[in-house]
Amino acid sequence: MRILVTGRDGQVARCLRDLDGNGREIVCLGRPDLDLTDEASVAAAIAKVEPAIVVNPAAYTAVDKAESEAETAFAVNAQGAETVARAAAEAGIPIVHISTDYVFAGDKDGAYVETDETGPTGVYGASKLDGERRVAAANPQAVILRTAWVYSPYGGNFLKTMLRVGKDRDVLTVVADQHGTPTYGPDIAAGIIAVCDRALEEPGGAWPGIYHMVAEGETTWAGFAEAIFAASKKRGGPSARVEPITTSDYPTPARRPANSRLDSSRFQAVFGHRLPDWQSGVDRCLAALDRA
Ligand SMILES: NC(=O)C1=CN([C@@H]2O[C@H](COP(=O)(O)OP(=O)(O)OC[C@H]3O[C@@H](n4cnc5c(N)ncnc54)[C@H](OP(=O)(O)O)[C@@H]3O)[C@@H](O)[C@H]2O)C=CC1
Ligand SMILES: Cc1cn([C@H]2C[C@H](O)[C@@H](COP(=O)(O)OP(=O)(O)O[C@H]3O[C@@H](C)C(=O)[C@@H](O)[C@H]3O)O2)c(=O)[nH]c1=O
Repeated sequence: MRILVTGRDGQVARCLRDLDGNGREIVCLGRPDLDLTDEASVAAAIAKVEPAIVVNPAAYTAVDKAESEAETAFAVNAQGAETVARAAAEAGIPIVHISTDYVFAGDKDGAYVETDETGPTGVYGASKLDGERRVAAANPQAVILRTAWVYSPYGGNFLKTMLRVGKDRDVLTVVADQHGTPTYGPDIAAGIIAVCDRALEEPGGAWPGIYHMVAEGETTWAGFAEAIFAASKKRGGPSARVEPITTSDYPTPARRPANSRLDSSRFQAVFGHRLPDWQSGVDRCLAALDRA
């Protein structure tokens, strides 16, 4: 099974690349070989690699910067995602597209299910929502996986920011009124592979659609930070005290949803796969960083 992955050096792409082998060939391409904003490069990449399926984690992910760079965010996350989905459709192959909890407004009481109304609070979320719609319209064999709060040993993410800042400071202020689920990159990669396996085993099956796919459990950014420092302290790494604050104490250009908890039941039922709890990911990520 050959899988073409976009955005070669992104967190999720790198976690997928780690799963290359065992009868599975994972080809990750980034710019300039595959640029979402360049239709010809997308078509050429698919023609050259001849994949059985395409995974599209490439995206414009700078949440705050997107507020002042809406055109670029939409060019990549909306039009670019559509370009990949259409090129896959023209090659007769499925696409697994990665989306986000930030498509929701965050005013629901419980965890969001796939049929809940969307309502992004910022440009990034709006561009990803537009991308979801375009991908579904362009390719009848599309799976859209909404995940959240991604961290991994790779690239930039909240866990790595906490460890970096925690080296120099005894106390860190972190928002405690935004709720969600930190999800470890390698667990996302394993979930994506479960979807690829199913899509290729059962062409024409009832698997296309939107799914929520996050780790088990939930917390806040402050809770996530506390868990990071507790686990880091045990390993002799940086540790800071986390002082919980409110969103209004931490002004940012983009407004984030207060509740972006996602219910993964549908994903679990259809694909027979469940992601581990978010705390176990923190330990595994720190262990991986220690090994690096
Ligand atoms: N990070 C998170 O917390 C979350 C992410 N998601 C979604 O998951 C997916 C993966 O996220 P993550 O791995 O963290 O993302 P990263 O930001 O780590 O990686 C995104 C990659 O996309 C590439 N890219 C950007 N523009 C283009 C383009 N025009 N053509 C080709 N590649 C491009 C970037 O390349 P370059 O470095 O050159 O710009 C980068 O390598 C994304 O779709 C994101 O929206 C969902 C929920 C949470
Ligand atoms: C660094 C830092 C952040 N924060 C707050 C700001 C914000 O409300 C929250 C998260 O901050 P970040 O900017 O690191 O995370 P953010 O970029 O909002 O993360 C999002 O990225 C995109 C790509 C997604 O799709 C989302 O699922 C989500 O993971 O924590 C603090 O309170 N204290 C701090 O020291």
